[in-house]
Amino acid sequence: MTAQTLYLDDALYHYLQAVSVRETPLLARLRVATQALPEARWQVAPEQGQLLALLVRLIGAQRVIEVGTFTGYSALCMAQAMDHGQLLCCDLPGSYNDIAWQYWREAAVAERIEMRLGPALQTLATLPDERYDLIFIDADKANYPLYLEEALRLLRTGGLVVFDNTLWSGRVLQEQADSDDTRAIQALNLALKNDLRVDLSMLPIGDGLTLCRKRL
Ligand SMILES: C[S@@+](CC[C@H](N)C(=O)[O-])C[C@H]1O[C@@H](n2cnc3c(N)ncnc32)[C@H](O)[C@@H]1O
Repeated sequence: MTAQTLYLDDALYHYLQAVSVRETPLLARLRVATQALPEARWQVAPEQGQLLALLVRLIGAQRVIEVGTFTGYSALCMAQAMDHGQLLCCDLPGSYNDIAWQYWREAAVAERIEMRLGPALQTLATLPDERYDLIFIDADKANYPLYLEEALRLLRTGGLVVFDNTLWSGRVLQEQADSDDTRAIQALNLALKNDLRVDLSMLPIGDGLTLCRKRL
C-alpha cells in the first residue's frame, strides 16, 4: 500500500514535467511572456493547465467559467480542450487582459471566450442556475467560501468546481492565520471535508488543487 503521497524534490518534479507535460509551443510562449511580469507566480503550473484540459474533456464540458484569468494560460488550456461551447472568464481590468486576448486569438479560440471585467462575485450573481459544467476558481482567496456557494448554484448535477491554491504554500498549517486569504482557504478546506453536496479530492499539484463534483 502507498502510505503517503510522494514528496517531489526538484529532480523528481522535473522528471514528472519532462515525461508528462505536453505544453504546445504557443502555451510555452505565453508562459515565457507571463514570466516577465511582476505577477508571474499567479499563473498555474503547466501540469495543472493540462489537468484542467483533461477534466474539460472527461466531463465533456461545454459551458465553463473561470474566475481569475490573468494572462489567460489556464483559460487557453481549457478553451483548447473544448470542441465547442463557451468559456466565460471573470477578471478585473488590467494590462494582462490584452495579453490573454492576443494569445487566444493566435490559438483561434477567441470566439469561444467571453471576458467580463469586474468583481467576479457580481458577475456570477448575474448568471443562471444549474447551467454550467465546470467552474475554475483562481482569484481572490478571501472570497473562496462565497465562490463555493455560487459555484454550487451555477453547476449542473455532476459538474465540477475546481479551486486552485488550496495548500496556499503551506500557510494552511498556520494556527494563527496571518491574513484573510489564509483564513478563508482554511475555512473552505475544513468545510469541504464534511460537505455532502460534493464528492471531493484535494490534489497536491501546483499549490494544491481541490476538485469538487456537485452531487445533487
Ligand atoms: C492567480 S491569478 C489567475 C491566474 C490564471 N488562472 C492563470 O493560470 O494564468 C488571479 C486573477 O484573479 C483576478 N482577481 C482578483 N480578484 C478578483 C475579483 N474580485 N474578481 C475577479 N477577478 C479577480 C486578478 O486580477 C488575477 O488576474
